[in-house]
Amino acid sequence: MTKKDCIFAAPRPAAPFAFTAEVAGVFDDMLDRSVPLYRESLRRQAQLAARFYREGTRIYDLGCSNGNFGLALGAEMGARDFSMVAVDNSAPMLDRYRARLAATAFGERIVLEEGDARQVAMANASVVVINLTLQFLPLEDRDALLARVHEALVPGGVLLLTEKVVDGDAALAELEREFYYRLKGENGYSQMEISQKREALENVLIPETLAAHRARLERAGFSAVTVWLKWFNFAALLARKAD
Ligand SMILES: C[S@@+](CC[C@H](N)C(=O)[O-])C[C@H]1O[C@@H](n2cnc3c(N)ncnc32)[C@H](O)[C@@H]1O
Ligand SMILES: O=C(O)C(=O)C[C@]1(C(=O)O)C=C[C@@H](O)C=C1
Repeated sequence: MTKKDCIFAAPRPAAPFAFTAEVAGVFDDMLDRSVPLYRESLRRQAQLAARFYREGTRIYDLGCSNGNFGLALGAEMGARDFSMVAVDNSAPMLDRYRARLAATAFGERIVLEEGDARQVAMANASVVVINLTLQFLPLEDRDALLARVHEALVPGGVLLLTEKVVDGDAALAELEREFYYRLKGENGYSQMEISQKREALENVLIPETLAAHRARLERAGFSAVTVWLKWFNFAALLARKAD
């Protein structure tokens, strides 16, 4: 049974949002109610990862949290062998991932690494997943990470990048925010929860425009980029390294 996210339901002292044990304890409910099409996105990313995975290579999941992508991938891969490195700098998240993995038949295929995605060593990758994580890294660190991702990918390998985004047009950005907060309200969050979460995420979650993401992917060396899913201010991209 997933514990309900009530973290911001009562007035609390302003503090930067962090992936603490408290957040890890309600994470699935938080994402199911805060990220549009979260489960659809995970399911299709697992299918895409299975489609592009090459035997003898690795998959990297940067900012893996409690393993929702890893478990979806394991189910999708079935009896197929694979090797994945799942990285996160939140110990409480990895504790949960480890416990969930122990109950699966593919636990040996996923190595959990507690560390900073900006420093993780990567090589011989056919798939790299960065699902709602780049947005939490300082802007000045994002180019270097994506350049290392491109370098680590084998020819034809793919990066699956999902981000909260902001429209370059101020009026459209406002419209997207309006619909996003409408979604949160429909999912049971109060105006207090919505506004306290927004304040906590200020300068912690730094969204960019799709144009900025595309330009960075091009600088990193990716020539083929598609937006395969978009919902107002959330977008999922697939970037493929040339053969
Ligand atoms: C919104 S969650 C990602 C959701 C997750 N990828 C999924 O598919 O459900 C962001 C995650 O990134 C992690 N994170 C943030 N900054 C990080 C960093 N510098 N290095 C590694 N993990 C980081 C957080 O601990 C958190 O688990
Ligand atoms: O932007 C918000 O209000 C969100 O709750 C989004 C978001 C995210 O995109 O990662 C922020 C923090 C949590 O990880 C859950 C969802």
